[in-house]
Amino acid sequence: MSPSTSTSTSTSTSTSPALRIAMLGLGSMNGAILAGLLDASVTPEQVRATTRSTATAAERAQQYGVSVLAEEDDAEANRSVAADADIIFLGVKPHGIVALAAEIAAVLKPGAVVVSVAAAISVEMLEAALAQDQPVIRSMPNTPLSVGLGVVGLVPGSHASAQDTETVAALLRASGAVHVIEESQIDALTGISGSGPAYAFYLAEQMAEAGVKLGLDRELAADLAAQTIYGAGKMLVRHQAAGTADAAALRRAVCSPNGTTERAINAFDDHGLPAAVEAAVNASAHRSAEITDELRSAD
Ligand SMILES: NC(=O)C1=CN([C@@H]2O[C@H](COP(=O)(O)OP(=O)(O)OC[C@H]3O[C@@H](n4cnc5c(N)ncnc54)[C@H](OP(=O)(O)O)[C@@H]3O)[C@@H](O)[C@H]2O)C=CC1
Ligand SMILES: O=C(O)[C@@H]1CCC=N1
Repeated sequence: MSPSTSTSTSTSTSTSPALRIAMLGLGSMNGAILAGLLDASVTPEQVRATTRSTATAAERAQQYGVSVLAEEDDAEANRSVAADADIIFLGVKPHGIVALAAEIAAVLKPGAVVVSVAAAISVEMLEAALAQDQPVIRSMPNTPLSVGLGVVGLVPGSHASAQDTETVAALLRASGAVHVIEESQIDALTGISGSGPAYAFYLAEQMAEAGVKLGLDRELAADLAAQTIYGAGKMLVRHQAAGTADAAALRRAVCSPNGTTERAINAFDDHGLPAAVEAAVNASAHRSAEITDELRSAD
């Protein structure tokens, strides 16, 4: 880590103002991370970003108020943005991550920390593409980081110091929960929290659609579904953190004996919801492992 980041790593407010942050690729995920950082303690002046296309670069610069270069305009865009950064978030699709790491390898400051947000790209693959001893952290974030309610798993690579990991964790903690995990856990984490926001959105879609079929107008049904999922999530996090209730206890508290909710939960069980959820989480986790294998065998 550069001298500018070495004085304190315990909180985002004390460390982030001096950090220079590169976001290489600024789509859904890096965009969500950036939104969370900007809502917390990071200023637009600390951040430089890249995209592939000129049109997206202009759009993202307008959206986030940060400098965004397009690879389409400038073949050196990724290298020039990465060169003076302390932390570099690699946010392109998995099949482009190793090439992007290799592209910037020679220009990185020796202590700069490379954080990959990509599914399926192992620490080993990242380290092999970069200079020897370059600190690397493999992460699995999720898009609710954009509203300060995300979850991130961090897997420190073999050259990432405890201070490097804490610096990145402190930055991200301002927009969500951060868990430092073993690499063997990351596919399972992907199946729950990386892909998980889509499960909640899908549930909201289906609840609203069912409401429309019962005669509600679409806007009201969508609002009922969204607020219910939001409120239930907030309540669950609060009770779980306090140790006062878990998801099963909160569910039971809504179910009056022989009441409306008991019928609904029975319908979920009759239609195989537990098996469907298990299959979905497994499918996501297994797809992550499968992409790793595909990319390894393509080398
Ligand atoms: N979406 C999600 O919820 C999550 C995604 N991830 C991971 O995040 C990564 C990105 O996914 P996501 O954000 O969804 O993808 P997007 O397609 O939304 O974003 C990809 C971004 O990369 C840019 N890009 C592509 N090639 C280059 C290049 N050579 N140089 C610079 N920028 C480039 C694109 O620019 P342009 O638009 O101009 O093409 C775009 O801004 C993936 O590896 C994925 O596994 C991880 C957790 C959750
Ligand atoms: O769907 C994907 O592959 C990415 C990784 C986790 C969420 N989105």
